[in-house]
Amino acid sequence: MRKVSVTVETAARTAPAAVIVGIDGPSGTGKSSTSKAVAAKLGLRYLDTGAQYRAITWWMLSNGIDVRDTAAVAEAAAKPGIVSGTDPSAPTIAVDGADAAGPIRTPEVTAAVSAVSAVPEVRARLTELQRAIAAEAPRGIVVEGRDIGTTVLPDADLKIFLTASEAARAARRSGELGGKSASDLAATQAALAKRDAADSGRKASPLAKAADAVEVDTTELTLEQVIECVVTLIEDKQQGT
Ligand SMILES: Nc1ncnc2c1ncn2[C@@H]1O[C@H](COP(=O)(O)OP(=O)(O)O)[C@@H](O)[C@H]1O
Ligand SMILES: Nc1ccn([C@@H]2O[C@H](COP(=O)(O)OP(=O)(O)O)[C@@H](O)[C@H]2O)c(=O)n1
Repeated sequence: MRKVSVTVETAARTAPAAVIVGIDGPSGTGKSSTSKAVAAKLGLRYLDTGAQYRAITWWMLSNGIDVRDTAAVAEAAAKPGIVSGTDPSAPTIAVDGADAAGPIRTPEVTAAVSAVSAVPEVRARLTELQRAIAAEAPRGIVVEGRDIGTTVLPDADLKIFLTASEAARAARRSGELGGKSASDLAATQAALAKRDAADSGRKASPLAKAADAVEVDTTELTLEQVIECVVTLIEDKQQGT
């Protein structure tokens, strides 16, 4: 009996505290790729908050809601059931029990998501969900988005703000979408700039760097270099250096 209680106390003393990391930045800076890889390396959970905004947007479009009608979007904000799987090697997103990973990446959803994510009722709902998921992560979590450091997790142990030139970001996104011509690249760059402007310009928790975030410009870095940099920043934090 006595031995058991000693073992439990020792485990409680030596178990590392959960680490909460927020990674924000505009589109194409490498948030998703970096966050997933870093979480997998360090045994943390991973949350893609953009996938949740896309999931609500997909539900609105599928249910005939005019995404420019702020009142209609606000009224429907609580209706869809959104469930995020936080394993970094196989993250999932489900809407009302159905896998939504494919449908949330269509150009229609990408074009509509900034309007839906600007509605305060949508943000309030998802912010609450994101905080609950972060609080439940046993060893900690890497949460990526636009307002993690400023609004969702203002007390995160580490905040990173990724940046990259617009040209680099557009080239990465265009490559991902299979764009080959100069006009494909120009169209991707224009869409990306429009979405960033909307996300940065909205009233409700806009895309912004938290005052205490570490900014990493990824323009000239490989993905591996960015991952290494973030892993080092987290390990330094955990060691208190
Ligand atoms: N540092 C980098 N150098 C080159 N390509 C990158 C880099 N970081 C990410 N990428 C690529 O750019 C694309 C967009 O990255 P992603 O992680 O989805 O960005 P975000 O989540 O910020 O929109 C992906 O194809 C990814 O592999
Ligand atoms: N924390 C977040 C995350 C995403 N979003 C919104 O969701 C959209 C899609 O996010 P995403 O991370 O999937 O974007 P990309 O990876 O396509 O750049 C963004 O353009 C924002 O409008 C947000 O408002 N707040």
